[in-house]
Amino acid sequence: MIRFDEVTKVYRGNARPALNAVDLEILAGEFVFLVGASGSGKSSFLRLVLKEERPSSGAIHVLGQDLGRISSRKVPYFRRNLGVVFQDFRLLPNKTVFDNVAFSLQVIGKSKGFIHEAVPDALATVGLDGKGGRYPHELSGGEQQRVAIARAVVNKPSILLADEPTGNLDPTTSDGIMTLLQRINANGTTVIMATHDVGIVDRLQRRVVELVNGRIIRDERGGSYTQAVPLVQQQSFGSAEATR
Ligand SMILES: Nc1ncnc2c1ncn2[C@@H]1O[C@H](COP(=O)(O)OP(=O)(O)OP(=O)(O)O)[C@@H](O)[C@H]1O
Repeated sequence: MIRFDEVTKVYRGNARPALNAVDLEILAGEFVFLVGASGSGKSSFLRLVLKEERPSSGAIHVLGQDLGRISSRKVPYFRRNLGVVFQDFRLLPNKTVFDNVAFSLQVIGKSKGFIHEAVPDALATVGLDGKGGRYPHELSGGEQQRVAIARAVVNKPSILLADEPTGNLDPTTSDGIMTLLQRINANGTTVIMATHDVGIVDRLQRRVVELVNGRIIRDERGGSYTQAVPLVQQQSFGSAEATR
């Protein structure tokens, strides 16, 4: 579903790689937490999956396609398979809830008939039926994130990328968002979520990929935010731990 082979990403003007020789395979239907200190490379990883950035070296395959071989013209078609959710919701303030969700379908040329069936379905999935006529400023933060999730999944993507989706929300509201993301995952969508939320990662016990300075230092199924590692390993990861 997603494969990184020896992927290194070095941004211009930044000598230290944001990702360093990353090898990772994520299978269809998985729920993966990407954890690590600020600047460890989580967002870079997600941007590379979306082909918003190009790797400096290495190869990336997503849904069976080598991203290095997708022409710029075909990138928008490729992205239709992916939904994205951000910490700051990124809703269009002057559009209603319905129109925010509909917009992503309009830009890919879906018919009015399709949109009028799919949008209410997506709003019901996220628990917002009846709120299609509201504007983003008339919603709580949790509700705004639900709109963003409805927008991300309305076209039934195979993969949902979430970059700190609970970062602006209180713990109770975050729990509701996590229940929703787990439901979306249970329905077959692969979910990759970058997060700093220790409580959520510890509670869900899903696959955890931990980055330190652009390198994967842990890939654990059923993992917690931090791993109780043997003392010898703790010493070798000492500098990384200090940055957390
Ligand atoms: N567009 C860019 N140009 C130059 N350097 C960048 C760019 N984007 C990210 N970086 C650098 O790459 C490294 C990894 O950043 P990235 O945003 O991927 O980390 P992160 O783990 O998502 O951090 P956070 O948790 O704060 O969002 C950092 O050193 C950052 O400064």
